[in-house]
Amino acid sequence: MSQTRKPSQTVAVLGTGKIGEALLSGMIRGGWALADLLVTTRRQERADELRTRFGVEALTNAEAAKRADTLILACKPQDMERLLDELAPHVTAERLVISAAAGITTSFIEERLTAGTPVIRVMPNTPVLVDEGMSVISGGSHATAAHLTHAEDIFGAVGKTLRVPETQQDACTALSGSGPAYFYFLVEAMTDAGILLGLPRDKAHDLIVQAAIGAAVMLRDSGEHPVKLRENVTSPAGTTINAIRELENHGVRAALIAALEAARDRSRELASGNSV
Ligand SMILES: NC(=O)C1=CN([C@@H]2O[C@H](COP(=O)(O)OP(=O)(O)OC[C@H]3O[C@@H](n4cnc5c(N)ncnc54)[C@H](O)[C@@H]3O)[C@@H](O)[C@H]2O)C=CC1
Ligand SMILES: O=C(O)[C@@H]1CCC=N1
Repeated sequence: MSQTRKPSQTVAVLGTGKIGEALLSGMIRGGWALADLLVTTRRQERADELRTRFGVEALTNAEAAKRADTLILACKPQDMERLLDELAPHVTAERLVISAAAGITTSFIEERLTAGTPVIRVMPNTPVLVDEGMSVISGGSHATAAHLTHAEDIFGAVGKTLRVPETQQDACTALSGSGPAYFYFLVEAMTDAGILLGLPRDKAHDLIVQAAIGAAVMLRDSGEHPVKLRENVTSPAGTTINAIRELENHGVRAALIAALEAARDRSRELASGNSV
């Protein structure tokens, strides 16, 4: 995690908002030299903020495209067409273009850049901020094994990576890119339940967060199936089964399946330019 990369591997984050900044901070923690990192922003105040916070150089999209070997596109899908229009005259096929935008396909990007430009699609998630991210990676038509390895090197600095065929990216976006939001939503709802049961909010929050952390570590480290782990909590004629019955009565499992299907469908829509 601590080696400094060669200066020839300059990486620019274009559209440095929440996910771009999370990735940038992780790369700095992972030992990337500041001299090898560039950012672009739409607003001058944001550029100043990033310069002050990270000591990183902020410049225009055109300048970044001319200087960086790898361009990470981290703007919203709805802004991608405009960003690609700005970049197109300056991006040669020697560059590697990595898009982190939901829904946007590698072919959408390839069609708008110099023929033969290697493009990789990545779906990270916000736990990259704490080096526990999951970044799902797919190569476009001109991406080589070396390009994919380079993308894994970048995103591997902030968590795990997984290669999938691009046809699975919309599903991975629903599960993994959006995934942290579902857990935050559950924590919020369960904390409200704690209030209903008479606990102070801060105690309810701490109890639920620690239950989430403990459950997550057991899921990752125990090697047990989630059903087995849940059965271990569920004593005969005990408390947990009463809660589980209510979850089933309220269709929580079906709601989750429908929710993730809706997220997958929205990812597909974004690819077709439906921005509203
Ligand atoms: N927030 C998340 O959890 C995740 C987001 N993503 C993807 O990352 C992308 C960004 O999402 P967020 O960081 O949440 O959004 P954001 O709105 O925080 O960041 C996007 C940034 O791009 C800038 N921008 C737009 N057009 C630009 C241009 N032409 N030149 C320079 N900067 C430009 C905006 O000013 C903004 O700061 C989206 O495509 C999203 O699908 C992917 C995985 C997870
Ligand atoms: O909500 C979104 O569109 C982005 C993509 C995955 C997570 N956040």
